[in-house]
Amino acid sequence: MLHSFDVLVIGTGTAGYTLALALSKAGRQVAVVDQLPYGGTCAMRGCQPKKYLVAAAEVAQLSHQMSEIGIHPEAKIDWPALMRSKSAFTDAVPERTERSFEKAGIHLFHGSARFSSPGEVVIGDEENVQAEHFVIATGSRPAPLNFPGAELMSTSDDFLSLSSLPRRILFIGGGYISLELAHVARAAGAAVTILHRGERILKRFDAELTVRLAEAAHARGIVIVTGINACSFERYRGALMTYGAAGCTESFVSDMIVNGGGRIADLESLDLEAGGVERVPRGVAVNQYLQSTTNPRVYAIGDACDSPYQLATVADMQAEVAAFNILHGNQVAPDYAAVPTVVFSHPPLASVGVTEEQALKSGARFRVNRGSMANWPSSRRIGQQHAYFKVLLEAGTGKVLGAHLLGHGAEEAINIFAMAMKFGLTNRDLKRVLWAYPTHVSDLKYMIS
Ligand SMILES: Cc1cc2nc3c(=O)[nH]c(=O)nc-3n(C[C@H](O)[C@H](O)[C@H](O)COP(=O)(O)OP(=O)(O)OC[C@H]3O[C@@H](n4cnc5c(N)ncnc54)[C@H](O)[C@@H]3O)c2cc1C
Ligand SMILES: NC(=O)c1ccc[n+]([C@@H]2O[C@H](COP(=O)([O-])OP(=O)(O)OC[C@H]3O[C@@H](n4cnc5c(N)ncnc54)[C@H](O)[C@@H]3O)[C@@H](O)[C@H]2O)c1
Repeated sequence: MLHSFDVLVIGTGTAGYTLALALSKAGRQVAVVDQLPYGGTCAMRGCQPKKYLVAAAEVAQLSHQMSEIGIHPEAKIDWPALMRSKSAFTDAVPERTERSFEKAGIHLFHGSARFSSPGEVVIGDEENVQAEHFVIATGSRPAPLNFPGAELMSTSDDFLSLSSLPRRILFIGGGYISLELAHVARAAGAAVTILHRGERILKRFDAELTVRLAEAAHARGIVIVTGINACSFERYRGALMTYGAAGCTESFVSDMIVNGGGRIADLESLDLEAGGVERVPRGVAVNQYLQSTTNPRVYAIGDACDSPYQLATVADMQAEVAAFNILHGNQVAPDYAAVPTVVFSHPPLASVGVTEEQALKSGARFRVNRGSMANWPSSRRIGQQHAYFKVLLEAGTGKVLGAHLLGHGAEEAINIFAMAMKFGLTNRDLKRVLWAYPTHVSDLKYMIS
């Protein structure tokens, strides 16, 4: 059957959802399609379910670290009960998402979409959709690791739906996914190892703070092995064996191996060639307005496009930008200057703006305020031994160039620094605010003097 709309949005995750609703609100005839139950990664298999588990792990971790200051006994995670509670949330997402679309008058398709020509998309075998614009919002998937036994690996999706927790879990890659899920698994009682090929974990974050996070993880019993390039897997006497290091000689035994080695744009099923849509290694090639460089009818947003970040916040911003450009002609571009990001480990690591290394390379004139927060009341009252900050202030103006926080509350306090950067606030502006006291945010005034 042939359909015609103003816009067809492929993907109903953070990016597709925001864009479809914005266009429909502006009076456009919009259709959406997804090959999975509606809702996308963040709500169903990423940020939200992960944060459910992180919140529980945090309680277990806090009770452990506060055992010397009056908390007893140690809280334990009931994994099946926690997963039931998490699933009650995620299971409701598809229906809720569909209802929002229907209420907005958006047409719903289910199935896998692919281009049949630059102006037409086929859904499944029967639906042909023509539209003035197509928006690719198909997200990302784990980057496949191409070596023997790679099929034995699990993904973050598998971890987030485990009905029981394996005794030993090995994570490949020292990025966001491994660090976050490793802390959850450890708090729930698993023996956890992370194999990372680089010399230090979380390469986008401040080097000094990642070392301190690794120390905190080590103190929790998480083993992090760096300089190891995982290169093959096999089953051995009921366990999984991973080999790494030069010549693939060093072995690691586990019950589950999770691929935390990065994610790539999910574009394989789209037949981009038929659509005349160019792609580059990071995703759909787009101009500054998020429009395809080769097919002007097509925009790409979220993890599917050539974006410097794969974050829900950025997907959301790109959706707003692309919606505006579709409605009013190409005028606005995404602003990547102050993107806050958090690794939800214990303690969390949060960052916005440039690192010290990047600031030095750029030739910027700046000073660095840094120090341990382990002795500050906010850390002492919860037995937090690993807490550190680093704030980069522009010389002369006192504008925030970057902020890097490790410690309880860092995931909230970082937003204040993001706001300061976005609106060009100086350390003097921030000092003039009366922050409710004592809070993690009120600690900020000691970081910007
Ligand atoms: C474990 C995990 C934890 C994360 N935690 C955070 C976090 O705490 N904070 C944060 O900011 N970000 C986090 N992220 C990243 C965040 O989830 C993504 O950046 C965000 O979900 C991207 O949204 P999107 O709309 O681009 O893609 P998605 O949400 O992935 O949506 C894409 C949709 O397109 C559909 N699709 C794909 N191909 C087709 C096709 N051919 N036809 C029809 N439909 C198709 C898919 O089924 C999917 O539903 C996390 C990611 C993971 C994996
Ligand atoms: N809190 C959050 O915002 C959050 C949480 C989870 C995921 N995410 C998003 O999802 C993306 C993907 O997450 P991720 O953790 O999979 O990737 P990542 O890019 O954060 O880290 C992957 C790491 O694995 C290493 N690696 C790759 N292959 C390896 C191998 N064979 N052996 C050893 N190490 C190997 C890489 O060098 C890299 O440093 C992130 O970039 C992030 O944008 C965000």
